[in-house]
Amino acid sequence: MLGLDVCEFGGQFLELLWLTVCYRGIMADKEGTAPVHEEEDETDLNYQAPAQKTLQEIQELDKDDESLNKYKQTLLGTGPVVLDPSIPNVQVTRLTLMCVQAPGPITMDLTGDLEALKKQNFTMKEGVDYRVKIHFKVNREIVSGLKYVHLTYRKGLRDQLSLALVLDMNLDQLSLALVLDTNLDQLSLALVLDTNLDQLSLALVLDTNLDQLSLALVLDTNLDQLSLALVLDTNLDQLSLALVLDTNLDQLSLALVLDTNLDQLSLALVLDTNLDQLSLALVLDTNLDQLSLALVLDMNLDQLSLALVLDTNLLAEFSSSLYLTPDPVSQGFEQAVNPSLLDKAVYMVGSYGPRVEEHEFITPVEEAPKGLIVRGIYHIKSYFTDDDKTDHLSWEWNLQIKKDWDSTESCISRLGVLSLFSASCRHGRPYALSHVAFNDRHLSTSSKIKVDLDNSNGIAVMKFDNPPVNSMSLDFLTEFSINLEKLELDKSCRGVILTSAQPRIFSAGLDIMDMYGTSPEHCGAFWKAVQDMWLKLYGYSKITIAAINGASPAGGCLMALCCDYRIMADDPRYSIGLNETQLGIVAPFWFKDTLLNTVGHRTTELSLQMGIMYHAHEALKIGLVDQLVPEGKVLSTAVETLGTWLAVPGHAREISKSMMRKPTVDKLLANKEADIKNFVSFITKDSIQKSLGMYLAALKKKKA
Ligand SMILES: CCCCC/C=C\C/C=C\CC/C=C/CC(=O)SCCNC(=O)CCNC(=O)[C@H](O)C(C)(C)COP(=O)(O)OP(=O)(O)OC[C@H]1O[C@@H](n2cnc3c(N)ncnc32)[C@H](O)[C@@H]1OP(=O)(O)O
Repeated sequence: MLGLDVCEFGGQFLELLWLTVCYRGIMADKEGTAPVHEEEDETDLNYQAPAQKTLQEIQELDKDDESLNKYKQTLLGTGPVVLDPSIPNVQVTRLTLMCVQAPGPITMDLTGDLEALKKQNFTMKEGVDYRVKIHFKVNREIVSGLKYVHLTYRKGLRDQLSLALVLDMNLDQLSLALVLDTNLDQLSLALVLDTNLDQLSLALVLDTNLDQLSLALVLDTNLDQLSLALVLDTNLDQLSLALVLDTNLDQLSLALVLDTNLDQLSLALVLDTNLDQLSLALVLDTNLDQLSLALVLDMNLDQLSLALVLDTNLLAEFSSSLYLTPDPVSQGFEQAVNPSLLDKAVYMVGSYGPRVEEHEFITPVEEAPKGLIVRGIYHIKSYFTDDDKTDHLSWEWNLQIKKDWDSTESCISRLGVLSLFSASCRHGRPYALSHVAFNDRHLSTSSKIKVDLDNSNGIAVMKFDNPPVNSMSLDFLTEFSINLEKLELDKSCRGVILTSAQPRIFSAGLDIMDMYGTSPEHCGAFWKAVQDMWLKLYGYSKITIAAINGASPAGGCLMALCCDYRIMADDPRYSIGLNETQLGIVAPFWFKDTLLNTVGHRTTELSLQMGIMYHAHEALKIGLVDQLVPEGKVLSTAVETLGTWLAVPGHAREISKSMMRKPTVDKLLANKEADIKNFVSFITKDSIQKSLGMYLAALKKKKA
């Protein structure tokens, strides 16, 4: 592809690696605010950064080497894209929490009011897998050693709440000791009651942590002897206990009600003895957001009454100064000032050159914490920094771990941003079509596309089911892109097969009705959806195979061409090709490039000018498809083939794919808006509308 033989390529690749090492030392711009002083965990190896070079100096190196220059362009961009020095070199634009199971978008806009973000809670369901994606722009100079740092604090968490109450009375003796100790990992309660009005003793020990709940209750009275001991141990999936004890040797009553499930622990204890009156009531209620304790004690041997009510919101925001200090990242701050720093994550983002489009960085998959104790609000401080500790952006936000997601509506309205899918579109270009972004909560219930992911082999089959001819309408395209995005984020999915649920037709291409007689606004939104579908599919990181089980004109052919491999039904009735000129319209440059990259220049020239639809055998001959099989075997062959592709080391295959396709993808990315304008002005022309009308009439006539 680069016109290099293997050795030459290898040599240049090494050279580039060397260059990249040198670039690490290149000065990041100094326009950020105060430098970020993180704790340096890394051992200082006395590393001396190489002499710094500017982007221009690097571009000057071996500038006569055309191949190297092309490669440098891919790595470093073409040069400064923003000259205005008042605009930062690095601009972080948004952070997305990518989670396949999320019902809606979890995106924060970092170009707006960062103060407002501090007050916003982004909800995540406990236990889900997620990744963090950051979009950022590099405007002028190469920036090296970018890092994303993520400090997580338990919001408003008190490390410990301890209460000890000891009461001692010697009017015929009453002693009470209550010890309550709770932190987020543990709740312990010990209650000892002792009265020797002819002896009553009660000991209650309650101990609960995430995995275990233990309760011991010992009751002893020797007014004609009653003893009760209760020990209970449960692993917190649900426990209910009620104990009522009644002895009428001068009256003793005890009622104990204990109820706990994952969300709630309630304990009520009522004790009543009328040996000259002793009453005790203890109510303990904790759902880990809240701990309430009420103790009422009443004695009338010369009168003692005690009431204790304790109510503490374990997760309340106690004081913002606890974690919002003027210099939140000073060395040692986290440990010294805020004992509730839970986690510090540092992600190496890497070195980037300037370019028009945003760069994106995605962290590895993490699992959200799970369980009763960990639910709650976490305060997160994010820093986008680099080797020089330049603070490109720092911001704060809150992540609320809940038992379940917020409802879709609240998710949308609270965040007020488009969709996870728009923000996490591989190439950083948002989809326009928020109106259907949430339709598809479950992959398999999508209305126009059925998705079946086989967890045993990681192969997802996407079946187009949009009768009569699987035309790609605005809704279809949006649904398609969303499904594709979800599968790309789903780590259990390793490859995707595209096929049709409709007989004899893979796809009739773009829905002509979306382009005929519709408003310019609609045409613009439609074309954007076509672009996004193409960007997603052509640049897809996972393996894609088209199982073409029917006719596949124009947009249908384009979709198949975007895949890594094409298997077509060996049936003379089926044909495939970019036939746009037959409709009086013109395939745009990126349709052309996709075909060109597959079948070569001459065949593309013929094919596009003539709008040729190739029968299966011809398609195989020109390399438009890779394999023909009987129709009944198209899908099974695709599954088998995907298996052989999966045997190739994934990262190497993925990088190779990107190396082949990225320049083509970048071309559209750099011209996306212009391409939409071009399309709208072209398609709304009277002459073009007339052609489309005639073509539609011919389709109907053929049918008649
Ligand atoms: C210098 C300036 C450059 C500027 C460039 C800028 C931008 C580029 C500009 C424009 C590019 C636009 C790109 C478009 C790509 C496309 O995909 S256009 C769509 C092309 N598709 C076709 O040509 C396929 C047409 N259909 C068929 O050939 C047949 O229908 C079929 C698929 C082979 C199936 O045949 P079958 O006999 O089974 O079914 P019918 O023909 O009876 O069809 C049933 C029904 O469906 C309707 N229909 C068919 N195809 C489409 C479609 N693509 N869109 C909408 N509707 C479709 C058909 O009309 C029938 O309808 P009914 O009569 O109402 O039942």
